[in-house]
Amino acid sequence: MTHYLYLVRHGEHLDAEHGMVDGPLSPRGRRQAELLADRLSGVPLTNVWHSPLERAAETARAVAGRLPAVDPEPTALLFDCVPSGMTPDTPSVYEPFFGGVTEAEVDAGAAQMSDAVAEFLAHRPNAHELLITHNFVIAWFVRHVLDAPTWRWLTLTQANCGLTVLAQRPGRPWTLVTHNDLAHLPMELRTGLPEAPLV
Ligand SMILES: O=C(O)[C@@H](CO)OP(=O)(O)O
Repeated sequence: MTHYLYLVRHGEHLDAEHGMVDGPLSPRGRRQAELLADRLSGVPLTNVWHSPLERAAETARAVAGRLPAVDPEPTALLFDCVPSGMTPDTPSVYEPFFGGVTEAEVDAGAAQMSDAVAEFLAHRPNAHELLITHNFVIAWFVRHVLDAPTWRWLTLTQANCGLTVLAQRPGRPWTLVTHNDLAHLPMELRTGLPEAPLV
């Protein structure tokens, strides 16, 4: 009766280095998606949801190409967003980040994530849902299930095609099963983290 959510940041995309908004996957990004699909081959996925942005949609298609039983569906709930603004207890080291973010963007992100949490954390017995989305969205889900202070999403970073798993048994709180698991990715494919991982 357990409900599982498999949260994945899209594969590396071609314009990632240049700060572009979106773009097709790089060759590394496609390989990351293939290895993710192989990693998930034993999971009885019931749904694959993805952000409408191309880097997430292409990752979903690459995964589905190796797991033909799944049919990816886009949802705006998983769009890239800034889920919260500065709060009184946010460490001041994060102030520069918020300098480039408008109040309207924060309001829209907060509303989206409120809806996303309500939708995806509603208990669905025996569901195994793969969510292919963005770094900040996954950070927000993890912060939420841990009941961590709002600003903590800023301290959670996920690699491209890293695997984060949440689970809920009926009548119990959500649990964090694993965070940013990279076991399926060789070192040269572990991208998207602030520091290159050493293990
Ligand atoms: O720019 C980033 O760091 C994140 C924010 O969520 O986006 P993406 O996962 O799409 O790279």
